[in-house]
Amino acid sequence: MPPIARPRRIVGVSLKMYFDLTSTLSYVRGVLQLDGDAWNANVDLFIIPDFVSLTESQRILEPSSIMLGAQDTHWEDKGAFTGEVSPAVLRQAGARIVEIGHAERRALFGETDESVAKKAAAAARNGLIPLVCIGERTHHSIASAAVGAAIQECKPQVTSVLAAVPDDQEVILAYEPVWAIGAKEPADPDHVVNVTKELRKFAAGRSGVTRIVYGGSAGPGTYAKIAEGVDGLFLGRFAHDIQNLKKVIEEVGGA
Ligand SMILES: O=C[C@H](O)COP(=O)(O)O
Repeated sequence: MPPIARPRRIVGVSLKMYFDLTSTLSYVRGVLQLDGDAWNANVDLFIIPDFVSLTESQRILEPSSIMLGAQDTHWEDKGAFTGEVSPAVLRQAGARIVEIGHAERRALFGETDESVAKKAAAAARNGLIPLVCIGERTHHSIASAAVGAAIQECKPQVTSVLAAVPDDQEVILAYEPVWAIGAKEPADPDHVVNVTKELRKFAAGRSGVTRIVYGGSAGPGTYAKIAEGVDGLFLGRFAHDIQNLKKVIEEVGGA
């Protein structure tokens, strides 16, 4: 049997709530300077600023192929949902991707597999690519047990989303072991490869592109160690230095 073709690689950054407005827009302008043919050929790139920065970021990124994302969405398109943001408005503001179910939202804001699935469906309905964050909460010290435990915890996170979106919907799954987020180093590469290889099986047979990226203290040097399992990286703090982001793009594009 011929090997299954892997999707195009992708690198993304979420700015979470780290920057103020001026720093965010200056970062977006800095990333725009990285846009170029050398890596465009192999890698998609996206940036996810806070909601308030979306429209101005879109204006900055318009001439480029860099995709804009939002950090969350509501599951309804409109209505009496004070404080929420509509997926339809996100699309109008220029977002192409919407991040859903990040570990911080699950832990601090009561996000559940059910709400994540509803949000993924809303994203799909509005022409947005759901970027769904999944990952186990506990770091098992025994490596052999850790993979099985991670799969067990991630399975409902993935299957509920895939059941909620059309089969041909493009989806990005961000495997982010919760214990590796905000840490000094990413998770053990063998663990990431073993878990992501299993996660890919849940999406086998879908007609829509399903990309799997790794997030959790990722930076320069991470991708080569886990390329066997993932299609790219989802970066946080270690992309705040734009030169680090450049290195990662080059690594992912060249691997
Ligand atoms: O959204 C990004 C991930 O949570 C990773 O963040 P981090 O690289 O700062 O740990």
